[in-house]
Amino acid sequence: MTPPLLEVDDLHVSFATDAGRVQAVRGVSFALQPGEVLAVVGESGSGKSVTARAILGLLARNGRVDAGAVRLRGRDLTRASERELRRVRGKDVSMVFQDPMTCLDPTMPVGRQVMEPLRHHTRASRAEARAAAAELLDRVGIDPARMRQYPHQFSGGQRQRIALAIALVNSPDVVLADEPTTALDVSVQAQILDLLAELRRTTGTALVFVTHDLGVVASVADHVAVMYAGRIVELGTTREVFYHPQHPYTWGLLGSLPTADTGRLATIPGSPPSLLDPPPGDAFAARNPYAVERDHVEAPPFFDVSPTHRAATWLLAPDAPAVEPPADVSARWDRWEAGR
Ligand SMILES: Nc1ncnc2c1ncn2[C@@H]1O[C@H](COP(=O)(O)OP(=O)(O)OP(=O)(O)O)[C@@H](O)[C@H]1O
Repeated sequence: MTPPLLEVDDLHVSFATDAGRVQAVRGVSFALQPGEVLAVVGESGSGKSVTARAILGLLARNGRVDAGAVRLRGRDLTRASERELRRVRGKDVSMVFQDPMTCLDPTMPVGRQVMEPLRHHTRASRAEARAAAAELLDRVGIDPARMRQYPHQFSGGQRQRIALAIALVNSPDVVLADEPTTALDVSVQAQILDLLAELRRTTGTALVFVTHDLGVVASVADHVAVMYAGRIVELGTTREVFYHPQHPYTWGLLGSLPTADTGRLATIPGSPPSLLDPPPGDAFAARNPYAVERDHVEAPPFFDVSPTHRAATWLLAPDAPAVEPPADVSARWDRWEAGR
């Protein structure tokens, strides 16, 4: 069997702080095939960004990968030297951040910024790079006639498009997009999401899309990984996670989507545990009205719901008590059953 394009295998990441070691990512695993879009969702602090950054070796200085592997076509990037990683970044795997200014240089015309990674990673001549940059800018909806302008002359949405052009210029196999639409207003968000969907269709680039907003996921992702307190608690196709969710945390997240009829936004009461000393069981247990006793003491393994769907909750154990999920989740399950 050919290995997946990208495979994150039991990744553990921690940060040294004055208060102790923050265990930000605690055994995350997922795999990505060419052209696939995986959305990683979860509340603030659940470890989404750290997972994405760890893939490219972009952790803050106080962070380290404690265990696990990140394999790109079978090659472990956690063992790669900084020099090797620099070759991978922006070529095989590139990253787009919430704030496009993280990757834009305010003092350089945008056209040159799109040309630069091409010149750095390939033998393209100046003229070739300029032509490629113009074409790409055009594709992301930026008038190539504006190539000589500077980032401040563009709106936030336009800057994010330029950042995307930079990320895509070397036709990477994987783009890691960390909340790329969060800072944008809703209509611009929709445009960027459409653009990502189109680029994925036309280029076959795989995408890891990090977001705390489940609402934007359905339109872009094939698969969804739900993270809580440094772990994936549920992973499935987008349909499975939206219509047949199994982990009470996913139920809570779905419950916090504004519903079409009420527009009301529920939030999950309580707050996540400290990652300095994470609880021994399911980290969500303390906030989980459906928790069984075992959830408080022993970390649940993944239980398979289907070949593409798994969730880590003792509610799925063969001897678990039958639980009636909240009404909105039951309604989702009914739609799932009806659609099968
Ligand atoms: N440099 C650092 N030093 C110490 N702790 C850190 C550092 N970077 C991240 N963390 C911690 O790691 C945990 C995971 O953070 P991460 O940024 O991945 O969360 P997130 O799910 O992406 O949240 P958000 O949606 O707010 O970006 C958090 O508890 C965070 O405080």
